[in-house]
Amino acid sequence: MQLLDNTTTQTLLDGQLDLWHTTFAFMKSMALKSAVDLGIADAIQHNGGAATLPEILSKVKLHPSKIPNLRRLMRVLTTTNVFSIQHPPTTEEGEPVYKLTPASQLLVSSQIPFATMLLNPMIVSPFFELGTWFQRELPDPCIFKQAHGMAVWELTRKDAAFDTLINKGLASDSQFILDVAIKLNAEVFQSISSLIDVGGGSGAAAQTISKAFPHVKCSVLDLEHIVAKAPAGTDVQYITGDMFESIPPANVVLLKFCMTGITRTV
Ligand SMILES: C[S@@+](CC[C@H](N)C(=O)[O-])C[C@H]1O[C@@H](n2cnc3c(N)ncnc32)[C@H](O)[C@@H]1O
Repeated sequence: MQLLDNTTTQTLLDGQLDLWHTTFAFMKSMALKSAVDLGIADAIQHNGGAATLPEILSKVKLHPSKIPNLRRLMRVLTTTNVFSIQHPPTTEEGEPVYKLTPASQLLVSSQIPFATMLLNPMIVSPFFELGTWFQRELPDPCIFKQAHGMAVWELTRKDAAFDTLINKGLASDSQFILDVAIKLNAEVFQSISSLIDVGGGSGAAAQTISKAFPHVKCSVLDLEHIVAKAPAGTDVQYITGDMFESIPPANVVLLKFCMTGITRTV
C-alpha cells in the first residue's frame, strides 16, 4: 500500500486513533443524553450519592433484555467524568460503586433542562448539514434555518413544545450561572441601581438578580411573543422591543447568549 511506504505504520495507526476518537465523540453526548433520559444521576443521589449497578437498577426502569448494557453505558459515563467509579479491592469480590461527580451533581440539581435542550434532535440535526452550509450562500446565515426552514425564535413562536424546551433549558442555565455570579461578585450588583437583560427570555436571570438585590430595578427586553408569556407577579419589568432598534437605558446591559439565533425582525 502506497500510504504505508511513505509514512511509518505507527504514525498512521496514531492517525487512525485520532480519527476514531473524533468520529465516535458523539457517543459521549449520546451517553449523557441516556443518563438524563433514564434519571441515573437521580438514582445515585437517592442512594446517598453512591450506588452499585444493582442499586441503580432498582431505581431506573430498563427493559430486562437491556440490563447487561447498563455496565457499558456506565463505562462511557465514567471515562467522561459524568460519574466516578470505585472498584472493590482486587482481593475482594463485589460490585464497583458509582458516585456522583461535580458534573452529575449539576444533573441532579439544575442542568438537566439545559442538556435536554442542547441534545434535542432539532438542535443537533442541523449540524449534519454543516458542510452544505459552507457551500451555499444563504440570505440568512442561521444553520438552524437551513435545516428547519425558520430560525429558532420563529419556531418557538409556532411550536409550543419546542418553546417550552428552549425556555426551560435557557432558564435553567441562567439560574445556575447567575447564582454563581451573585455569590462571587455580589459587590458588582450592590453598586448599581438598574439593569436590563437584552434578549432575556422568560427573565430567569433578571428575576434571580431582582430577588437577591431588591434595590436593582431589573428589566427584560425581548420579542413580542416572549414578553406576552412573561411571568406575572414579579418585580421585573418586561419590555417588548428589537435590540437592533433601541435598548432602554440602564446602569448595566446584560447580553447573555445573545449571539445565538438573534432575529432582526420583530
Ligand atoms: C439564546 S436566547 C437567550 C435567553 C437568555 N438571555 C438566557 O441566557 O437564558 C436569545 C433571546 O433573544 C431574543 N431575541 C432574539 N432576537 C431579538 C431581537 N432582535 N431583539 C430582542 N430580543 C431578541 C429571543 O427571543 C431569546 O429570548
